Amino acid sequence: MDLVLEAKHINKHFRKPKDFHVLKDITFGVKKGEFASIMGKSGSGKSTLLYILSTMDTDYTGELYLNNTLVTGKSHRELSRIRNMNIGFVFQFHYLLSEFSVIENVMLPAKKLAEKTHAEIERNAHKKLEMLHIGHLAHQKASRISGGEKQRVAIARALINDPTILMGDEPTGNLDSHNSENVFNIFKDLKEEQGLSLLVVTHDEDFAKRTDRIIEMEDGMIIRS
Ligand SMILES: Nc1ncnc2c1ncn2[C@@H]1O[C@H](COP(=O)(O)OP(=O)(O)OP(=O)(O)O)[C@@H](O)[C@H]1O
Repeated sequence: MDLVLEAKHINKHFRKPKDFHVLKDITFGVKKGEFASIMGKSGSGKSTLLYILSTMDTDYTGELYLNNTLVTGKSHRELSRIRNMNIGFVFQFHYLLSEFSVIENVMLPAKKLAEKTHAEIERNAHKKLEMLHIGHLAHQKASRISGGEKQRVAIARALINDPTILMGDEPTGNLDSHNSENVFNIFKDLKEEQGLSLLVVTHDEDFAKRTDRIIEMEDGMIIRS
């Protein structure tokens, strides 16, 4: 099976204020080209899990593989590079730099990776913006565009390094139904047209029902997948 992400027996404890076993033996994988969602009640551990899967949190036991490579135990520096090359991340809040233009925001993760020239990165950023139908906004200041447009810019930024998996933590949580539908359709197109894998935490049942698979969490465990 061609897995882009595989979690094996992930356990995590928060030690303060008292010991709390927040993730309990999480084992699952995401296949290439799969669009999966994670659902579960508030406090069930969804965001905590996503931060581990995206390599941002390293304080856990178990094993995490990205594209069949074990990433658990690697240094922060190595992880930063692996993350930048393989994972795109979209949050509930867009976290754009408001004083920068749209295209400058999209280019940032590629500048950080420093593998391509400025001109190549700029060309790629334009391509991503066109793909998301916001090419005309490239030179607008990020503070001057609508909420739905900001989230599309955040998606373009998440795609700039051509990741193998796109992760989202409530990416439609701040959007009205029209813009949520737009984001869902963008994700679906990315899966169908580019074979991208997606893993999205959501509280929106309508959104989740239309993904390939719902991974349901309860009390730190996967109870259905
Ligand atoms: N730094 C921390 N220290 C101690 N407990 C924490 C910490 N961060 C989160 N928790 C607890 O861990 C549990 C899981 O939190 P998490 O944010 O992963 O849940 P969630 O399913 O994403 O919730 P929501 O849907 O509300 O975002 C919650 O009970 C939360 O209070």
